[in-house]
Amino acid sequence: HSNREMWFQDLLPPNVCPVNAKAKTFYGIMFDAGSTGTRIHIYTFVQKSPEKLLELEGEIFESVKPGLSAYADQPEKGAKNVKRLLDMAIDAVPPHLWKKTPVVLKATAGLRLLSEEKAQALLLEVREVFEESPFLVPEDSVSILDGSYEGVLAWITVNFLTGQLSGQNQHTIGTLDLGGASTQITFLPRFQETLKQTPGDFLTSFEMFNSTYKLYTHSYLGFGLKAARLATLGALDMEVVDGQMFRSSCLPKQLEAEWHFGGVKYQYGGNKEGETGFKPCYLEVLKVVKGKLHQPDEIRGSSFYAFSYYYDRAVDTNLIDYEEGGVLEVRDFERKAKEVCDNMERYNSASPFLCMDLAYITALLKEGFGFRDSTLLQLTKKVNNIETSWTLGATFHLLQSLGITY
Ligand SMILES: O=c1[nH]cnc2c1ncn2[C@@H]1O[C@H](COP(=O)(O)OP(=O)(O)O)[C@@H](O)[C@H]1O
Ligand SMILES: [Ca+2]
Repeated sequence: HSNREMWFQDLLPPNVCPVNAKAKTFYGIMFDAGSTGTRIHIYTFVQKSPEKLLELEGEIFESVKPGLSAYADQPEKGAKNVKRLLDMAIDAVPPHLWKKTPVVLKATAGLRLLSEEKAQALLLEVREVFEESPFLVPEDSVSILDGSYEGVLAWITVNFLTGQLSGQNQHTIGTLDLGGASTQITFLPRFQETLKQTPGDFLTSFEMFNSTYKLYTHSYLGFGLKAARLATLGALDMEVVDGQMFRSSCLPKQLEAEWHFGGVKYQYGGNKEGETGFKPCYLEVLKVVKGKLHQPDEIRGSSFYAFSYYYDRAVDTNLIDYEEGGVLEVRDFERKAKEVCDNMERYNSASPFLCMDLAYITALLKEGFGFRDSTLLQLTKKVNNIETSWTLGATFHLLQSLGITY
């Protein structure tokens, strides 16, 4: 019987084929304008029959560096990068669906840190690129994503991909996103006590797939990995004078180099004469996080999904495999930080910031959020071959608001 169906499928064009008679394909294009890069996610959805929910079929993903915010003074050049990525969608989406395929760009912390004027100039140029494309450009299609939605949408992505948002027994899991300029923590509180302890602006209600979720979520601007480097060096929010040198015990002693971030040039180096290594370095990064973050009691014992720079640094130091990801305890980051910081010469070839990054991640998890040494972190880059990013949650929300799904 199944052979006969196959035989039919081969003979008939898909839309007349009896097996797929009612199946419809949809596309959604979501850009993530992050602080360190711009990425396009082209999602394909299939609706098997009118009464069924959309199913996610696949994703095409591409990225460029640096991020849009690096073009603060050349908005047209920044928008050209977006256009280059959008050209991929022209090839990926069949022409007869272009007009029905929405395209949206949401910018995160990089643009949040720019002046209103520079950010708006960039967004305007991108909007023009979209208007010139054959795709559906919804109202408000180019904007800065609100920090609290960034966490919520990533939480939706991960819990959707792991099957926790459908059916009865929902065991949702919290998410930790460490970007270049900001970091997010999001989870569904299980205890009334947590709701009582939590400041109101850390709670966001959200409706998706016919359920309402009241989530704990917060985005800490300036606490992303790269912003934290500047904070550790004492260079964040500084009017940098040319030739000014920022030094840290988290860097190799003899190092002197320069670094561009958010359109500003910084010169940095090691403590030539003074101390280096884990102990002094940890004290430096501790100053950046200590007492600055809200610590919900409930999370101490629960496990979390962690991605972005948590993932990248765990890969860089062989804590996990690049393809597979893996499960770590918070103490694994601390162990690695000690190993790298106390042997900086040996790790010099990787990145001069490896010690600082690992020390910061350790301090953020332990002293910032208040996790235990034994707290489990599930490190993932992809679930079922789909990137773990807030963009999928944002695309569901978009399709819902356009009435394409509910
Ligand atoms: O689609 C994705 N899948 C997985 N990781 C991603 C994706 N997009 C960005 N990242 C990760 O996010 C981190 C960079 O953060 P980003 O540039 O988004 O800064 P921001 O979130 O502070 O604006 C890197 O670790 C990068 O690998
Ligand atoms: Ca991000």
